[in-house]
Amino acid sequence: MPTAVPERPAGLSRAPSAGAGSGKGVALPRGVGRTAARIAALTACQAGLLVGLGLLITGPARDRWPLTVEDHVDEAFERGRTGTLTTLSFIGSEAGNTLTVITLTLAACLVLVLLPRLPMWRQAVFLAVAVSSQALVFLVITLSVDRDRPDVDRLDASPPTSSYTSGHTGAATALYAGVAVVVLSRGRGPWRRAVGVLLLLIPLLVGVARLYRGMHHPTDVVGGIVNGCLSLLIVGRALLVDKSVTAPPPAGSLPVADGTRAEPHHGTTIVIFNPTVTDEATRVSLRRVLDHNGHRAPVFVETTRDDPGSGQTARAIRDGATLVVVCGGDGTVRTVADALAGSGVPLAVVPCGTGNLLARNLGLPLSPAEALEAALRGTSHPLDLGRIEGDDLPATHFAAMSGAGLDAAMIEHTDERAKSAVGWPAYLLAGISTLRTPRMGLTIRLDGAPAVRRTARMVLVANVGTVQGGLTLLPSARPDDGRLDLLVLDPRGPGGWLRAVGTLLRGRSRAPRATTLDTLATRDGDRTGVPVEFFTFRRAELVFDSPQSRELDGDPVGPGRRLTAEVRPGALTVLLPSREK
Ligand SMILES: Nc1ncnc2c1ncn2[C@@H]1O[C@H](COP(=O)(O)OP(=O)(O)OP(=O)(O)O)[C@@H](O)[C@H]1O
Repeated sequence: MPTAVPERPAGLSRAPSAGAGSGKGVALPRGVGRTAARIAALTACQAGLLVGLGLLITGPARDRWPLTVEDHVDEAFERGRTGTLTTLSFIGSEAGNTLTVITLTLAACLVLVLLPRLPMWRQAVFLAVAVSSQALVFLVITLSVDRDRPDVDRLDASPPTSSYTSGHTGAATALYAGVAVVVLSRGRGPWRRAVGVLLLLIPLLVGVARLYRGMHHPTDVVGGIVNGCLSLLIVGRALLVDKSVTAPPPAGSLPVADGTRAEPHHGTTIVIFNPTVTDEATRVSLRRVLDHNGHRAPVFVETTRDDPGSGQTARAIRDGATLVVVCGGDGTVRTVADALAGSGVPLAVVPCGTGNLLARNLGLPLSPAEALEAALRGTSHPLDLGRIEGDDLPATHFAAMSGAGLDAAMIEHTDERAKSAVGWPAYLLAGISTLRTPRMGLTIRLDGAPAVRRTARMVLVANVGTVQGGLTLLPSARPDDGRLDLLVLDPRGPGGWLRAVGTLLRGRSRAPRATTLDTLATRDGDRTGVPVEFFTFRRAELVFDSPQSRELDGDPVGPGRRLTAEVRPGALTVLLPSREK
């Protein structure tokens, strides 16, 4: 079908603007700096978590089980000592000694980089950074937590560091489990599983050796293992898994599936991009993907601070766009989706923002060029949108999640420069400072049911359920089920938080059922002490006792006392990767 859009419509620019990308002077390139900043931010959270656990162990939880029986474990090891076991424990302990770990890490990195058939720079950097980061966290812990060594005869000289955590075990976990990760992910032969398992056993043996030698309590060893594992997870995700944080691919390396050019696309493709999060290199790579897929003359349009997407989209629809591509974060996707709602014009989502929740939930690749390639080679699907309004909040749509309380306060407090520098961990850092957001009282009315009362630290109305790190907050949320979901989070005290985290970590398969209209009445007894509740509905009215921070798809919208959300089934047509690919 010939295009109805003029060659160069008013307000639409064909060439990327000179100012594009300069919206935020502080934005770092999506390369090494951003990856390093992300690792640093998550490592700071790791240190905070482990110090918190240490303070808990040496403070309020000191007289609680299982800490009260820890000494028995050390005493049992002391009673069971023999000459041979002592020699073996010495070898085990030496495997996690600082000098051994430094020497072996250097050797492993040299092997990975120098062996002619191997060169694996990424893996070498992964290993070196993981081992260093766990050492750094260990240092922070030992400076912040003061725990005495076990009261048994100790077989090694006691270093001046705190008993919590076991440095030997942490270092051994980062090194040997790190090498196991490399072997299991990159090794080829039948030996790789056996070698991987043997390597994974070493940190456990180091931990047991430290217990045997009377140097640590069991929780110190567990802390060491957790420290090493978290370093591997953070550094591994940033360097080995999450390719979205690396620099844009060089020309010629774009993911054009079979190298052949697709048939020309008939119609007009409008690319609406947020210049503060979509840099020039990304736009060039997107242009190339579009060209390869037959979209010969895409029109690139910038969002602005005053019009972050809906005006440009409305104009594109009026001008006869046959495909809208949105490049930005959830905020930009939301404003574009709001204008597209009910139009039937298909949307390709290109994640260029910080959270990119919708893209993550739709299973799109997180690299912009790969996401566009997958969408263009995929098929269109009708997805639901949430229509939402409130006091001082005119009716609009959201595509992923909206809410009030803790999560909205976190978004309000997230520093824009931190978002540019470290990506989504910036939300985590802000989240720590908002954990003490006061509990709210609210009235919830779902569909036609009678209103129910709740207290909560946070309420989330969601079209999709998964957030960063693969954590599923709303297990029954589906973007195409014609319903929305509600999460009410109300943990009380450390125990309540632990239960809440436990419930949320259970994931989709073992999560409690969401309350529906039918079960609402039977469940509405005294809900005090229930840390997490799930509801599913078509229309919800939430009225807060006092004004609450509110957010729509990750953008703060100012405090208010009311939110009314309604599902609009199938209102947005989205190009999604084909299943078989
Ligand atoms: N040209 C522009 N100049 C300044 N700000 C802009 C411009 N265009 C859009 N914005 C603003 O940028 C903000 C963030 O946009 P976006 O949602 O695309 O990225 P993000 O916040 O990093 O992503 P996410 O929501 O996924 O974390 C929005 O508040 C929007 O109003």
